[in-house]
Amino acid sequence: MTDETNEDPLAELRKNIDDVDRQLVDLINQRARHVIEVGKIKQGSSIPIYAPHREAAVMKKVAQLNKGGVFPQEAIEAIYREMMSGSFKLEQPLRIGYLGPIGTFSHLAATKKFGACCEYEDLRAIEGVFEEVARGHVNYGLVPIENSIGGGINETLDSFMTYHDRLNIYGEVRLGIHFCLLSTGKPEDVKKIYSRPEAFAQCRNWLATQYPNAERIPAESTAAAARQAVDEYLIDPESGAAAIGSSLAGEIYGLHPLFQAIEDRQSNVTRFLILSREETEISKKDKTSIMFTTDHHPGSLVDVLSVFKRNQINLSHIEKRPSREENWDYTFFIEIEGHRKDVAIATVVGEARAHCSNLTVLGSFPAGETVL
Ligand SMILES: C=C(O[C@@H]1C=C(C(=O)O)C=C[C@H]1O)C(=O)O
Repeated sequence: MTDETNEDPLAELRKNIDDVDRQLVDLINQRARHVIEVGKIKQGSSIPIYAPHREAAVMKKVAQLNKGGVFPQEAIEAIYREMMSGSFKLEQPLRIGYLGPIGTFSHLAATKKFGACCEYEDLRAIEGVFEEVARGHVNYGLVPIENSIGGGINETLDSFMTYHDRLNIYGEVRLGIHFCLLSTGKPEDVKKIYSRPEAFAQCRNWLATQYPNAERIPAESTAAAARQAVDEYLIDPESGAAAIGSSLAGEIYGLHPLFQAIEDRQSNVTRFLILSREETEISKKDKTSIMFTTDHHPGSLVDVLSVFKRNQINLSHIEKRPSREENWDYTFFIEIEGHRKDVAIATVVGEARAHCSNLTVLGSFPAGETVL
């Protein structure tokens, strides 16, 4: 064969792809050189390295540019998330704290959001994430705030009562919780399955039809379950041990996903908050999170909420927790649409404060609707 490309259409197409890749890498580096200059301006200033308002604008712009293109929108988003991760490394490497151990869904959310170029620190407990962000040992921290099936995460809400004056809510991410059956063996060899009780509950129908006789053994976390299954396999390859956990846990502990997305309800989503000592700038679509306790008189909660209603400010979320100061005294957590630096929002928050014994703005951040 003398001229391979003329006679082989596959080779011709691959040559075209190689040409485009050369240009793409060159363009990515052109972008990176601008990012380095941005980093120089930020050095020695108080401008944060991670700028959620700018990131939201970039993401929106590229999604718009890709409309009418053939490339999947979610793949463009994923590429740009990694692009941002590379930008952080060029400006200043970032440390991200999360609720471990490695391989949990919190770890997965952190790595999907902040990408391959950040350092990640397992802080073992939700309050540990708050503490290390407050001390400045990590740049940002990620904590779960609510699950679409299980509801609010009390430990996170309670931690705000302790840490509200030392940090801010800086962003939010949503992660689709998809369970895999992880093992080192074959599907027909599975005899026992390790996982969190919640994971067993959320995969009940699937397990009942696929593995009605497999023993179900509770573990501390889905990551611990994966580790246990591997340990047993190393001691006894015939043990038939498997685990239900994230695909990341499988990668980390060396198990392969025998089955993916085995949950009964596919729309299982956990929302995480990003914590920081910095404050965000206004973006096109923000949310503001507020914590308050009301005065002790009938209708006091309604008085606070009606301030937002009167001013036509949408309330997207409400939770309550015992105030920890007096029995039957509650602290409320709400999210409203808008940014605290917007004068109209600041005025309305001031009006609401007049009806409260205590009101703290926990932070404003771009509303993140994407499910990672
Ligand atoms: C380059 C910047 O820094 C970061 C990287 C961004 C990017 O790569 O586009 C966008 C926002 C920031 O999180 C910036 O602030 O503009």
